[in-house]
Amino acid sequence: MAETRLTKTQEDQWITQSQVFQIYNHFDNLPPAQQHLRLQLFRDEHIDYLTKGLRHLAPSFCVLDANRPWLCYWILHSIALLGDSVDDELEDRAIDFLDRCQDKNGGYGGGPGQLPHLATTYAAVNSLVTLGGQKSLSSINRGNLYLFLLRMKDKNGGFRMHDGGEIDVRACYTAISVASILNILDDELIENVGNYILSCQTYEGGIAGEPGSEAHGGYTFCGLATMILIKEVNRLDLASLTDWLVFRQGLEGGFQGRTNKLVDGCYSFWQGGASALIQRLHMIVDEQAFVSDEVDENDADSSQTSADLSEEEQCLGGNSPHADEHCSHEDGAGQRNPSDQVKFERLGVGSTGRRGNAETEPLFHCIELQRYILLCSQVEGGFRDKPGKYRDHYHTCYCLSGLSVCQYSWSSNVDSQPLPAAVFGNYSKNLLEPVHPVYNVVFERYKEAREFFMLPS
Ligand SMILES: CC(C)=CCC/C(C)=C/CC/C(C)=C/COP(=O)(O)OP(=O)(O)O
Ligand SMILES: [Zn+2]
Repeated sequence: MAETRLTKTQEDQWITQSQVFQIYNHFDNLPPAQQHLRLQLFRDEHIDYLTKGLRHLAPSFCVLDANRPWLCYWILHSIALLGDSVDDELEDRAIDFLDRCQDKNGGYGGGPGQLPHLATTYAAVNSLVTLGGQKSLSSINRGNLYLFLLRMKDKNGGFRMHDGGEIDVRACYTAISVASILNILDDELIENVGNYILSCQTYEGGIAGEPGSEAHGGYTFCGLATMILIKEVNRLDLASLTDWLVFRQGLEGGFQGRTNKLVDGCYSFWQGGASALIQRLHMIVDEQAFVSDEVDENDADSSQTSADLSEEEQCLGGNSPHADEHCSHEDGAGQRNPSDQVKFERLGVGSTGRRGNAETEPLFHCIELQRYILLCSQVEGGFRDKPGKYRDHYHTCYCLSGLSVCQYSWSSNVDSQPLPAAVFGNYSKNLLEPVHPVYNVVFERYKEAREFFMLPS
């Protein structure tokens, strides 16, 4: 009889599941008092690990590494999620360092004098938004940044990561996200981005990094958030996207990034955050299903889809070119009017935090994910991908971001306190700050930036 051999991935999956279930069994057999302790967020230890990480970069941030703005973002955002902040001196150093990464022609490089890059530009802008305040926010040269974004724009609609660099969904997201949060997003930047993202949605339902590649959680978050920001989200096949997303949560409670791969703590945000966005778009998914049923029945052409959507829904999701007819508020000089923004309040992330009609029920098992994050990813100071791996700042940032998404997933207002049942473990010790799920910055810091850059409220 032929021998059945496991592939390397199947073998690794088996090992991971054994380790995870051993942790869960061990936990289940602990006395309640110890369970209680084990379920806590090791808040002080995390702050210590994060602050030491930033201090290690300071005073001169002079290590030779193209990742430094990312390290700043992962660390500062994690500290903000934990409801804390760095001292004035460290804050000043971080702002000065990021300023030195700013290119004279716009955008941020990985270090002073390095080539400006969209990923480090996103990391630098989100770091400065997270720090907040006059000095930090006004250090961003928005005029030059806009010119940098235009230079990165390709004629196919997508963006290049850097001069002569690769075009992918990450580049689209980082460009559109910074343009949006800095209030410099216009029609020229948006043109054809939606077509590019659409060409990356795969037969599985998720979104790939580029056309023809495999659907992946990181790119799915980037593609979905981009489509929301450019008001074209209802052009995606949201039903199959939802289907793909929810099946990425493993028996372990954590998410995998793609089909048949291993769970990993960082997907708590990439997949969990994308699910939170979809949850607030539920109304559009229903509308799409309704419209496509009708289209099937009537054998009508696809233009009926946008025509059938109510004006409000087109404003929410956008559906170019019709979105412009119904919802655009150009001032005649081609400038977008402040009221031409996505109606975030309908996504559950409005400036007031009101959710409008969005559904309240999360699409995935939020408690199971919190259990994975707290018991399998959390170490005493920092978070890791999975048991057996080392902690790092990237996983710390995205495990905490995912944890926050889970805790607020049942809340009817983004900035209202979650119900105790939504927070796994010790409520007062574990509760994090809420994030704006489109940009992944703490909601309060987003609101401050929005006011500072005079976005509509
Ligand atoms: C904002 C921004 C820059 C977002 C980046 C999004 C992101 C995390 C993309 C993931 C890239 C990718 C294909 C990882 C696969 O790694 P792997 O093969 O090691 O992991 P896997 O087995 O889990 O797929
Ligand atoms: Zn990871």
